[in-house]
Amino acid sequence: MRETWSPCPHSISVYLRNSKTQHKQVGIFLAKKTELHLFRTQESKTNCMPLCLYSSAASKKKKRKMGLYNFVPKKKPKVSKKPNVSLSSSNEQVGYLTHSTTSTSVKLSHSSWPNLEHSRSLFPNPAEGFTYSQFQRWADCLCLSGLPEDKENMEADDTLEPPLCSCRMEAPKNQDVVTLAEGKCMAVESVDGKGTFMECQPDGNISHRFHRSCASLIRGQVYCPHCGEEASYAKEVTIPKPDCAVPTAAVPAHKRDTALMDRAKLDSVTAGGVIDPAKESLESVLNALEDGKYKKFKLPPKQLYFSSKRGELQRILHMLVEGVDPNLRMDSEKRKTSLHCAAEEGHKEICHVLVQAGANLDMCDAEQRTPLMYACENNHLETVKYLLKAGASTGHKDMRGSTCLHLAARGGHTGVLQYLVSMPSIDINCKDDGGWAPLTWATENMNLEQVKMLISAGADVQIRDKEENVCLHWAAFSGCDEIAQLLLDKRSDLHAVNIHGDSPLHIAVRQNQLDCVMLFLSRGADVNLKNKDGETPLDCCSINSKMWTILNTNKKLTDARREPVQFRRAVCQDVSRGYEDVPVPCVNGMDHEPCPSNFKYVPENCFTSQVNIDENITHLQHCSCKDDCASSSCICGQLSMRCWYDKDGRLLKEFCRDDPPFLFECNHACSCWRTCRNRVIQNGLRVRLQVFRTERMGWGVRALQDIPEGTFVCEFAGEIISDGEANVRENDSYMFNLDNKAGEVYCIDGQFYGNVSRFMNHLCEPNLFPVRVFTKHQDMRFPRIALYASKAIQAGDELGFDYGDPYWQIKKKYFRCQCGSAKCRYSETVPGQNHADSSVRALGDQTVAQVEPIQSANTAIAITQA
Ligand SMILES: C[S@@+](CC[C@H](N)C(=O)[O-])C[C@H]1O[C@@H](n2cnc3c(N)ncnc32)[C@H](O)[C@@H]1O
Repeated sequence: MRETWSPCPHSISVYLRNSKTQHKQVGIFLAKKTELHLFRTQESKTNCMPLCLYSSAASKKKKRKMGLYNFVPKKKPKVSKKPNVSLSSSNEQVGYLTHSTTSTSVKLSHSSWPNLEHSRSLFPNPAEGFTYSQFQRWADCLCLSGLPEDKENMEADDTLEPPLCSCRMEAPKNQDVVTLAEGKCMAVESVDGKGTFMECQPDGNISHRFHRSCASLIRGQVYCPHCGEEASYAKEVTIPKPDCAVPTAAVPAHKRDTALMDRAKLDSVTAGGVIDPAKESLESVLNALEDGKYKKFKLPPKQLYFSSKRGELQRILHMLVEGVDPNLRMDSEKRKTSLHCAAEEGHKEICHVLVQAGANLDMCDAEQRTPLMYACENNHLETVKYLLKAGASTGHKDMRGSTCLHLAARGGHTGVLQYLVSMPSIDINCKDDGGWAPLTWATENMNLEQVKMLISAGADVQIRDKEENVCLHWAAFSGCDEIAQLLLDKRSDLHAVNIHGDSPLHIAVRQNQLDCVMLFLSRGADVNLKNKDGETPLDCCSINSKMWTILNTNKKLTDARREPVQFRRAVCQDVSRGYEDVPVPCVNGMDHEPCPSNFKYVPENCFTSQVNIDENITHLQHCSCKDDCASSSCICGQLSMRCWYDKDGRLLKEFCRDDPPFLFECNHACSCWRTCRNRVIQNGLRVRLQVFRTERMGWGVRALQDIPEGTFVCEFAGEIISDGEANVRENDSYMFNLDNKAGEVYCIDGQFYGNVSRFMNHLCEPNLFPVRVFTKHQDMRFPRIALYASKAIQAGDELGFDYGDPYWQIKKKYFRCQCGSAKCRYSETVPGQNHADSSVRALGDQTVAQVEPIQSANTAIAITQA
């Protein structure tokens, strides 16, 4: 079979071996071919390129990886005679290399074989019509990816091999370069490498040059570091020494103009503090470029990737100047680009050069990872800083749903994590596909420092994974009582249960984490809590074990103390039945009342009768922001739909809370993106809330996390009904008036259809205030009612708003306010009415309804007017 090959840009040794082992070694290109044609296709009419060929027993000792600079342990060389190879050439321009034992023949075209002894001919000459892809094939097959190592046979061979270096295309500039190359000789056959070299001649036609000091020395014998041949008789050759860094060709004007190495750009970036690259090496190349000259290297485009891996800045610069695409993907490397690779290795300067050359900062590889993610995962803080300053996005998720933050937390890279959390755009509570937030990873990894940092940056301690575990479950699992203590101090729910009904105590007991168990018990963990299999924590350990004794003693003590109903019981995992992005659990530590089930949870307003809403898109006020409403080109402010949100989605301080204006969020008629800043309530519930049994007001809602002032907490959603319908409904306890100055009046009733807000009580010192907001339509009859934090709220605080004076003017005849505030305005009952027992029973809305059904609509809650 005839194959087309293009030459290797490096000095390539093709080893023909006479053992099974050695066959494998060259298997990459010999296995499938009985003949290896080392010439170009006839059709292309181009010349074949010469190779330096070795075969024979001498080669069989060369067991090495072929990757550049990749050495294998040295083995004793079996210094051989000349290869048992016959090279025949004829006028038909075909040569055969035949190995006597293997019968492997290599057919060589040599129409342009003329100068094997001269190493220049080993380099492709673009003038002869080589293309990069041809070039690249050799590089891929032989030089870059390397031949597989035959370990088994290596071990069988007890001979010593001289260390072999992998040749570089360019000759070294000076001794420094040799030193830099970790002692490996970089002198090769190329005549580009001038200076004083030793020259071995393993074959009459071939010579390798190497520095005298780089020769391999084994048991007093000198070997060529390139081919491993004995080199006692190597000749010294001296070739006039050029300055390799001095360019030899003029940079074409178009390349100079567009090249990344724009001096001014580099200087400005450096001066701007974005990066402090290895300026000297950059500048030497830049100077050369500015002088209008540069040295032409013809390297396969994929070399950009490998050079990025090895940090070969100069080579990269040259390649980019040559026009190599900085966004070239490596199919064999998970479709990574050079920028991925440089970021993974932490080569900040190379990242910079690639970015300047147009590398896409947010390009995703086959695993959907960006370069920034690799830098984070590999703990390259400086590279992370650079990429972020250069504009890399932090929001990407990989195939497992992990963000940069997850990767940093997962890897335990505290410095990177700290830097990331300081970024304003970071979503600290973002979950991966397992529902794990960065805090979950840090907890499971028992990284106290990271946990502290994440919590102080606003991480939600109550965040749940896919199995509904909170971080406390993971602290219990890993047995880190310090983290568990911290989480509890931050009001993590000790009785949170996962989908199996397991509390953190169940987990700690099962994992035999004694310290955590003691901590949980000291904080009042319920030893009687049963999971879905009916197991209490006591059932999760072996009877009479130390753990069992501790739990059993605790059980006896608490059982003796406890009032029958004085425990907090998780009565529902999520009252929203998954309709909200975050679950809304329901607990009852007061009585035996089960989770309310007399209503249907709806995350948004709904209708139960025909209502025509004006949803005409052409009637919508909209913005024409070119970019994002957070950008400087935002013109929302010029319209009545001015954006009132800050960059964190919180209401601006100047937003009037006493008499709030209508709020218009961006909509589908706007020109901005769906992700723009002026969209908050349309994104739904984001804050962790819990429905709980209050002491005196029936059910209530509390925050499970700290909530900063101005944060959107939740919408008052329910069934939109007309004023007429409201008047005939018996129970008015869940009604919110949508008073409308012009036209029909409607109200939202949460009694039959409602969301979490239907459980929110009146507080005389409210921490929420309602605002009328328009999103999808702007029909003034149907604003959405959004509840925002009127002050900073702490995790555990009950949430409530002011039902308004009109409400209490009516209701105070029937029950008094139980908000418990020192500033309560409605705690006085009307004389003559007996409401001593109003505490719990009065919350039964039937009571109110039975007393005064007709007045119900009048008492609907409304937005308090100033
Ligand atoms: C919107 S619901 C709130 C949820 C209600 N607590 C429940 O158990 O379903 C309004 C009702 O809660 C009770 N309520 C709310 N705030 C109250 C307060 N400050 N004092 C007494 N009762 C209150 C009243 O019965 C009122 O009609």
